[in-house]
Amino acid sequence: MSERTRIGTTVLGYPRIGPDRELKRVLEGYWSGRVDEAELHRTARGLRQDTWRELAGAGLDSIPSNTFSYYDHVLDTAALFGALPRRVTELDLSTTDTYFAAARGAQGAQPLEMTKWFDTNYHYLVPELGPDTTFTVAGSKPLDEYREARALGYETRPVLVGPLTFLLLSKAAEGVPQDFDPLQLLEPLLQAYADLLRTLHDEGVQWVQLDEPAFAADRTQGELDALSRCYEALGELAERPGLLVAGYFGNLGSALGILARSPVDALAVDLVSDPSAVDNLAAEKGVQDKEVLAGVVDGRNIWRTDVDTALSKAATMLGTAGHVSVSTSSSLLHVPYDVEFETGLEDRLRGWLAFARQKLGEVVLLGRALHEGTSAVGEQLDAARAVVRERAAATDLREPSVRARLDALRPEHTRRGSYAERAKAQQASLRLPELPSTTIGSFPQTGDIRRTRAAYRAGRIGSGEYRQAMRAEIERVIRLQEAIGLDVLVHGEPERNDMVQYFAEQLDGFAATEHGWVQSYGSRCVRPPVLYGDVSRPRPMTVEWAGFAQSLTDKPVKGMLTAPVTILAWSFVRDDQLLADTARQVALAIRDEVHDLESAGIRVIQVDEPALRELLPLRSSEHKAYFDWAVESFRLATSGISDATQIHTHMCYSEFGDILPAIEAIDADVTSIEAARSRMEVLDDLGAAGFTRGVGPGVYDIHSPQVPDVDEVSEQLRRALRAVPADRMWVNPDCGLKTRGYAEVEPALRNLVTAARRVRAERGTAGE
Ligand SMILES: Nc1nc2c(c(=O)[nH]1)N[C@@H](CNc1ccc(C(=O)N[C@@H](CCC(=O)N[C@@H](CCC(=O)N[C@@H](CCC(=O)O)C(=O)O)C(=O)O)C(=O)O)cc1)CN2
Ligand code: MET
Ligand SMILES: [Zn+2]
Repeated sequence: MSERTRIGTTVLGYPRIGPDRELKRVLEGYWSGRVDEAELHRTARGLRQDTWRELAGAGLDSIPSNTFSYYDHVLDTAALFGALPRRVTELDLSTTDTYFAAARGAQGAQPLEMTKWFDTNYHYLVPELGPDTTFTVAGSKPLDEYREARALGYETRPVLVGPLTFLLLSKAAEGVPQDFDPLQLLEPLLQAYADLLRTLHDEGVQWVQLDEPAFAADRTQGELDALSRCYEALGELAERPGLLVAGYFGNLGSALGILARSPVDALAVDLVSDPSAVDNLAAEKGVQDKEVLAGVVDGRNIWRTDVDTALSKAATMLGTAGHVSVSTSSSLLHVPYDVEFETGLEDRLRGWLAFARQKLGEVVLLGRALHEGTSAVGEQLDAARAVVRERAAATDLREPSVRARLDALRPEHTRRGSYAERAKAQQASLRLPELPSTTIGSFPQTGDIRRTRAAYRAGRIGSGEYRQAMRAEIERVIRLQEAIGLDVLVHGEPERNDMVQYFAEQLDGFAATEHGWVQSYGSRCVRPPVLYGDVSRPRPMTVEWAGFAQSLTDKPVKGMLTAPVTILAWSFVRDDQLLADTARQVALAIRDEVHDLESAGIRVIQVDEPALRELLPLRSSEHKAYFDWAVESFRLATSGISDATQIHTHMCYSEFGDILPAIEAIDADVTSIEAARSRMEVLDDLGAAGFTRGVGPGVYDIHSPQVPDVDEVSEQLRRALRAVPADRMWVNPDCGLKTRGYAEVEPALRNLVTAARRVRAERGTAGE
């Protein structure tokens, strides 16, 4: 080992939205003009300071900085290296507003595309690069935050997205030559990283962390060679801080050896998602002179760490690495701040959970146990063991009736009649026109609705008044849809805080948190529920609302549910059984609801599965096993009903390429799918994959406040009709409307219906 000081116990990153979502509030205040820029930065500074104080106070040896972000850390990286698109920089806004324009759009300039950060529910902004992109150290955020921390007395370790992950997450800007690959920019990008590293070194920075999670996914030989070139080059720099490269979210494959042999000083490995890294590193000689951060405390789930398992993983590496330190498996960005805020949780369950603050304690404890010996912290280890033992022994988490139902499942429980027969029966029952129009479920969540829900939750209004208010809203939304002329109506989802949390609050086996906010993108957060035991549905969850909506109209009202994979993807799930088994339990609960909706006279039921792509394993070798259980769980939730009951599903967040066969296999009668931004390209892919059922390509992008005009929607429809026959095609927006306002939604839906009628007329089937 070099004489460099060690990193020691640390975490790879920390939540940044604020324990009380302070950043969310100040951002939204700034965007709306209520808050000035100085206050925005003051709040941000306060949050950074609190975080450093917290991390130092917990007793970590090394504290990360530059883990704060005003919106997204990938966008920060693009801004840092001067790689924002010209359409945004040429607006000539302040640095702050240019950054937000890239994130959210401004003056007609489109924002960067947003997509999932690996298999998490966090979304990053996709940098746009081209052959003309140049990189310079245009910003100073890592340096500024380092100085800010030092002024407060904290020596920190700036964290950056690694050069390879940055390029691999970027896309070719529109209009650049077909053969352009962002990796072609590696050499100039490395120059810029080298410049930055030199500056940080001159400032006195001891360690820099470079995150390379992109190598937990399948990579080509060319990409692996680029990884090798990259860290040879950065490692060889004469004037630089210590380099820590962090790979997380799965098995790094041959990238692990490449990094082990490279001249970097330290590696962080994720031993939660990939325990095999312990043995794989042992085979790498290069590790003997490196510090290895053993990521044994889960950065993505919320269960207390099993200290014995964690310690044995870390201890096994003692013989391999120059030095072993304890860390989290990934950044803690994906977990809430503090479980102590959850006073509404049962004490026993709260005791089993560790949020970010509790995880700091676990890292420090394990670090001491590893280096000072277990007897130095014997009492604390015993306490940690007792909690894990208590959870493992809790027999009441298993529900015999659920287990018996699962044991009795047979293949016929996941099968419906043939699609052709179903289509006939459904048409006879629903009598829809060609190109039927519908929406994806939610209508705008107005301030009024949110306040009513909040008042009910806080007990300021009773259930009678609450139900009255929701019914009034449902009636308003039904009348509006009738006036607009939509064919299949929805109740609008006013009673739902979130499409997963709403169901979790009503299912046994789940607990909802009050303050467990996790950043989803920008200022938007979610509160993932905790799935801790066997899942079952004590009583109907949506039937009353759907039945009420249907009672108001002769048009079919579409019932609205969330499918099993999405419920799992957006919850913290139990880690004591296979995800496939948990999915089956959730599927049975949804199945019960589907059956009750059908019995209540609901003839169309949509079961949303937008996260089907999200849980797809990063490694293609694991895809088949995933699809098997994911598809089965959807089919289990949606079968055993009449042929005449029409099942819809909905998927959004693009990149459907990998899941096309699964979209067919789930056997929904109608699939609505995000398509507007890709100009309907997904339809050709679906056709090529042999998709033969109903499809509703989103004809306009709900993520933008722009109202699509009739010509535009008609054109999208005509384009879609080249790929899908008219008798299987539906007309709908891209996604739900809950984040939009009525000022846009009403004209947009009117135009959508007018366009559907126009295209019907062109085809000579206008007769209604
Ligand atoms: N779980 C989940 N994951 C998902 C999605 C999703 O819909 N759900 N969609 C994608 C991501 N898109 C998203 C889109 C919007 C929001 C979003 O708007 N979130 C809201 C919170 C939504 C919520 O749970 N709202 C609750 C609680 C709202 C709240 O903050 N209430 C106040 C008080 C009420 C008030 O006076 O407003 C408080 O608790 O302080 C409700 O409406 O009931 C926000 O950040 O603002 C999140 C993700 C992918 N992942
Ligand atoms: C993220 S997909 C949203 C589907 C849901 N039914 C809605 O309209 O909001
Ligand atoms: Zn959607």
